[in-house]
Amino acid sequence: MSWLHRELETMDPSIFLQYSPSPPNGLPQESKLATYMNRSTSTPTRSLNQALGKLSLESSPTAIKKVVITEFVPMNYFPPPSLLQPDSPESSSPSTMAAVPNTSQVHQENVGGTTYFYSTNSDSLNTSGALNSSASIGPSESCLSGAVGGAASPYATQIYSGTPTHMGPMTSKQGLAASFYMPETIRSEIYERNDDVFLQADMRQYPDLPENVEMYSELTPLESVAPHSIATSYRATHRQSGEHYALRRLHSYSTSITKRLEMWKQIDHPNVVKLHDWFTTKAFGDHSMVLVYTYHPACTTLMNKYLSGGAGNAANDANGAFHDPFSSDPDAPRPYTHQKNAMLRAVASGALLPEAVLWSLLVQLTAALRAIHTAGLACSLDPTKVVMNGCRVRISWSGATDALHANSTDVAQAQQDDLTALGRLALALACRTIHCDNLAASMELVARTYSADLKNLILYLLSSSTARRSVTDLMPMIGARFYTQVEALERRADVFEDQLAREIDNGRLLRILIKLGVVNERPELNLDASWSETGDRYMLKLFRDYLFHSVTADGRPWLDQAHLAHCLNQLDGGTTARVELMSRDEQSVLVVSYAELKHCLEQAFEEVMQAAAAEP
Ligand SMILES: Nc1ncnc2c1ncn2[C@@H]1O[C@H](COP(=O)(O)OP(=O)(O)OP(=O)(O)O)[C@@H](O)[C@H]1O
Repeated sequence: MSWLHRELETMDPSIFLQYSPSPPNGLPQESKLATYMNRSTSTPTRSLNQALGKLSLESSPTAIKKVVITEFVPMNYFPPPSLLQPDSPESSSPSTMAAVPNTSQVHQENVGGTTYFYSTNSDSLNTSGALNSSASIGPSESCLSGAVGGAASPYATQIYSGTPTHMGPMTSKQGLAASFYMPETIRSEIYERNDDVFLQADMRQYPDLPENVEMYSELTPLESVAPHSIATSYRATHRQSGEHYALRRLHSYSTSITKRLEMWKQIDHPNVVKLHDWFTTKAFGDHSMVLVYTYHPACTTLMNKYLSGGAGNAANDANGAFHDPFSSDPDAPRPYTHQKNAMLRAVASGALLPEAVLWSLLVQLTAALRAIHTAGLACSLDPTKVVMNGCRVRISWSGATDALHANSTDVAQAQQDDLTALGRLALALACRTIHCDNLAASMELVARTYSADLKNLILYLLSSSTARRSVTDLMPMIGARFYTQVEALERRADVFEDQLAREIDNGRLLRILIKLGVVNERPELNLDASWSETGDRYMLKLFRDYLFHSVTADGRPWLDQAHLAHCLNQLDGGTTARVELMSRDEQSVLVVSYAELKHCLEQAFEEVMQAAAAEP
């Protein structure tokens, strides 16, 4: 037996006895329901049993403590362009709503002094919906899914599936967090990036910084500016688009030879920071060249994250980097014993990177090198010029070396140097220090800690044989670890996709809440002081009460966010499920479908929008 029938069986039988087949032409005029019911133009033609046969009552919040959350069936709705608000492109107004004739049919009955009003026009909504939709199917037919009684609905591809019934009402924060909100890890990663653009350097330290440089403003240094540096990095905002960019200024320098920069502009790779543009400027008081790159918030260099300070001290900082007693003077000569002891201490303190992390970094870096070398370029790989956010590695300031040494570099040799630099970087990461001058000791550590494949890869990259090495030769050495990387990325993509799907639905609920907020309790519209209290809006007011102001039998607020989300979803979907809306004097109950509520909301919101757009 269906849930509906079980529900009906448990209903007070008197509801059937007191049914009067006559039209509800005697609505109590003092009730604001009358203003809504006056929309009805025809008398009921169907029996109550017929009507109840279609009825799917939601339990009244005043009568229940527990909500049965049902899966709901999407209707055959198509959004009419006229009802889509420009600010809510994903608004899911059913097209049927626009075409629905005002033919509400109302049954009325009195149960224990409370008058129940049933509008029975949802069938006509459905029927016309199906007809209208088939007339307007067009291209969206291709995405039909979620067939209802044989009729597939593209709307089903949009509708939020809601909280599964087996989960029941959720009131604990933990359950809610797991079900509605993003996992903390993803949230904090995204927040960290969002926060990054609000971080401001103390601009009093940079009194000479120009306000505007070409189309860019709000320049914020990304590093402390050394007095004689030849290059400086900034975050800047594009004045027209408002987008953030990373600028690399090459001091007192300009070149007219930009062929390689053009080639760098063509490189669009997930592991290379994209070069967008370059220009020369006198805004800094000299003749500087500025290269414009994509800004990746909350970046840190590989040097800072894993290598700064070397492995001299077992104490890690927040990034997992070591503090080396020699770090205040990076050029201080390190005795052999220091290097070896530092590495051994790193092993002993468990500070060495897991091999999987090393391979992940190497796979990404080789992917970047492959793209760069294939394009006939080289990048002068350096741990201070590789940036990381999350688990993504990118080669930064690509092309800056080419701008500095315009066309003078031998590309073939530079590519060989890149491979050697990759070997040195891999060794440094494996030993957690850039001071790996003692190759034998460093390789001994690698051999002892990591797989033979990693050791062989580093040896290949560092080999000084005359044979020309190529980044494509690294692929067999990486071997099946490549699949591990791909699988990890796919898993990560799945998690993000899942979250994205939820956030899309959160966005829909926000939009519908905004619409309700705009309509409910509006003091007046078009000089009508009772606008929000009458007509369609009165239903919305009762719905708002039902949603947010329900109380338990003993008068306590009744709160269940799963139920709230469920009802808002039903409203957004405009489903045929019905809801009992009780007037504030508790004398009347209006039984209405979400489709009708949605129609009311769209109409009312449209009215407000039109009033807002009207010329004074
Ligand atoms: N595209 C980018 N988006 C955001 N931040 C970046 C980008 N590229 C680099 N960074 C960050 O900018 C900061 C400064 O980088 P930069 O290479 O200028 O540092 P540096 O070690 O001082 O080098 P140099 O002395 O050559 O200027 C680093 O923390 C780096 O993480």
